[in-house]
Amino acid sequence: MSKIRIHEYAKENGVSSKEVMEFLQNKGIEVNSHMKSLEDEEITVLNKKFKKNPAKPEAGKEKKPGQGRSQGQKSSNTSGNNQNQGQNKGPNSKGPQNKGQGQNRGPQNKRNQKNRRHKPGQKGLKRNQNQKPAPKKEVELPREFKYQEGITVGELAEKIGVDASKIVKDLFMVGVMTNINQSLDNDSVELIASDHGFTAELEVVVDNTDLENYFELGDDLDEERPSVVTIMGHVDHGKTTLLDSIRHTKVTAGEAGGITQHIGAYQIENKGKKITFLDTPGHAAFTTMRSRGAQVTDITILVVAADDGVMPQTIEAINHAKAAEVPIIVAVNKVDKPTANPDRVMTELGEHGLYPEDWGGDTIFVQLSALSGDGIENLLEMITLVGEVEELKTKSDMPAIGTVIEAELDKSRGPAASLLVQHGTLRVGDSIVVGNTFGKVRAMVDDTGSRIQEAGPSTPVEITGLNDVPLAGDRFVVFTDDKKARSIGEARSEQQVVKDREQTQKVSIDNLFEQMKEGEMKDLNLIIKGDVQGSVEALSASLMKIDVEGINVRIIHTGVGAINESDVTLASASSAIIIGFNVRPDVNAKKAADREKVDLRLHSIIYKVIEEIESAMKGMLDPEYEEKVIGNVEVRQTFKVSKVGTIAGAYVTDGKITRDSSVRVIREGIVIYEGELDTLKRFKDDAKEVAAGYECGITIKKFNDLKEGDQIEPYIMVEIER
Ligand SMILES: Nc1nc2c(ncn2[C@@H]2O[C@H](COP(=O)(O)OP(=O)(O)OP(=O)(O)O)[C@@H](O)[C@H]2O)c(=O)[nH]1
Repeated sequence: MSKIRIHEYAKENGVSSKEVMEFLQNKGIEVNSHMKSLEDEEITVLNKKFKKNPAKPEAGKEKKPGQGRSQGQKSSNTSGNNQNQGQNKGPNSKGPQNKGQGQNRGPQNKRNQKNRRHKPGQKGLKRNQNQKPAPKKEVELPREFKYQEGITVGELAEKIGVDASKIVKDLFMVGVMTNINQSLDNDSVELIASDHGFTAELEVVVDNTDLENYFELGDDLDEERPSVVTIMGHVDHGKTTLLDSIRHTKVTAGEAGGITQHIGAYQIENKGKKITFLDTPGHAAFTTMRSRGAQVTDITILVVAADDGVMPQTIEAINHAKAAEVPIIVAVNKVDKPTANPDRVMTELGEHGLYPEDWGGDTIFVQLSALSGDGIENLLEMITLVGEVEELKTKSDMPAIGTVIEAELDKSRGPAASLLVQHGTLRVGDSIVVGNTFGKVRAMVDDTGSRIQEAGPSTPVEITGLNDVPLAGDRFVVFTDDKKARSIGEARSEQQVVKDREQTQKVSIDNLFEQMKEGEMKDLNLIIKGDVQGSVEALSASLMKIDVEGINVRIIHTGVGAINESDVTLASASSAIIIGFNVRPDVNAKKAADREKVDLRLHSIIYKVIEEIESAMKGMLDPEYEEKVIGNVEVRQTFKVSKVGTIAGAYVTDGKITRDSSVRVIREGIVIYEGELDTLKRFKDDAKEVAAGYECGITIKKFNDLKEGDQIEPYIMVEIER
């Protein structure tokens, strides 16, 4: 314990922990975390590189802070150190430093997904033209053209000045049947074009009404930005106290006495570094945003009361953070209490894959008292550290983009939206599209209630000036052109109307196979709630064993107790199915599941669950039935018998009638009643079935109006093969 840790070393020597880690990794030293204690030899190695005022400066030069940085970064691209990091961890340990592999987060990851405009052949053709000018023609058509995905034969014909019927014929000759209105695949388009001496260039149309497109930023994010932090944990473990306490200890002198404004988030400054906290504690804010596709949280603080330990919502929070691949810092709270037992918290969290560094893991644990403030400094320092490792980058010199934290209709000011500016700078007067609303930023206040003119990356602000109230989790984008903002805003609100009409399709057992077939899913996400821990575990274990090729069962959350709203939000955000084992959803969960179209499956027998999931995965859904008429019966006489009702003396003219048939009563060609058979008799005895050519006595459940001449049509439901 007395040894120096990486982050301490880094701090002492004025470099970042990341640089130190990378340097060690390049030297072949395994490093899991910036919490790692350094061995003497490692310190010697490091000192050669980083020690302030070294005895023997490297390459005879005095080292400037900037030099270390650029070297460290350069090496990170070539050394493959990410692999090193990844190997040391299980899937549960989402420590900050094993990021960078496969995480779909932050604009940097999205680059390269689009922009595939370059087409081969384009240059070649130009060169040909230079070398050998095309022979003179009456009308010179451009030899290159652009087309959009889904171009039809007719449209292509027009572009290359050829008869559509010629293209249809040519395609027919190679065995492709088309007509003039048929869309062509890109290969065919390019082939036909080149046959006629053209080069076709696919034009990728970016939907400018899709705000997500504006979040695909290029490589030029080169400024650091503050971390955005969400605090989660079990009820009463101290989330609110911690948020208040951080806020109050860090109010800068200028703000002291100011009225703090609740705008859903606030920003503090700790040792020159800013940190933004989303101040709606719990997972509500976190998951509503995520279920709307927006992820704004960079770091999760998991608050666990040391006198209470890991509780159901603690586990929920862990699962929420893991599902979103957000690093967790554990705040072991209430250590001031005599009954506090921080070690127990650590042991319990270990069962959920969070181990402190001293125990071989990579999760940062900070012991604190939100009430007294002890340990909060340390927590803030850890946040800065993780933020540093996460390399949170931005660019302030661009029109702002970001996400709605919360929004409401204010009686006097109209729609008011709290926004988190994620990149760029938001200014009063900006034309903005927010979700399906739009407007001009009329007034802007920060979290201290002060009016401000502009706000940079990771800053929470509240704005007015929108035409309507957006939703939490909506994206916003500023446009330099007023008209564009308005037209995009209007288009989006129209699209929303259409979307509302269509049912959003979430995963349900019934469409599971279809979705899997279409390759939309590789993981089947499940949430399991049960009456006792034992059954939840047994069920999880059995479900994990289901082996269907190409599909992976992923249990993203389990818990004991009724299915609650938070389960449903998580399911919705992660396209998961919820399985309730001997438990039911509570009222809110039920409502939420209806609203979000989340599939809830309630069971009380384990093998039934397994069967259902397995057969759904294999596409063997519950059998479908179809009706089969099995005969025809004619009513020849009726008898009214008190207490029994109307008995029909009938004759089976065709097929048969069985005791378990359903029946339709048909009078003059019209179905007048549909129901169940009550009794079927041959003479005085109950009969199982009566065949054609025989007489029988019949009564029908809840129907006493049989008349002579009525036809009774017996039918059964039979399973149909898929
Ligand atoms: N002794 C002690 N009490 C604390 C500490 N932190 C919070 N508490 C107390 O624990 C209780 C619950 O704290 P909250 O901050 O309301 O807990 P929460 O997690 O926000 O609770 P919910 O909002 O209900 O989910 C309050 O009575 C706090 O005063 C602490 O560090 N030490």
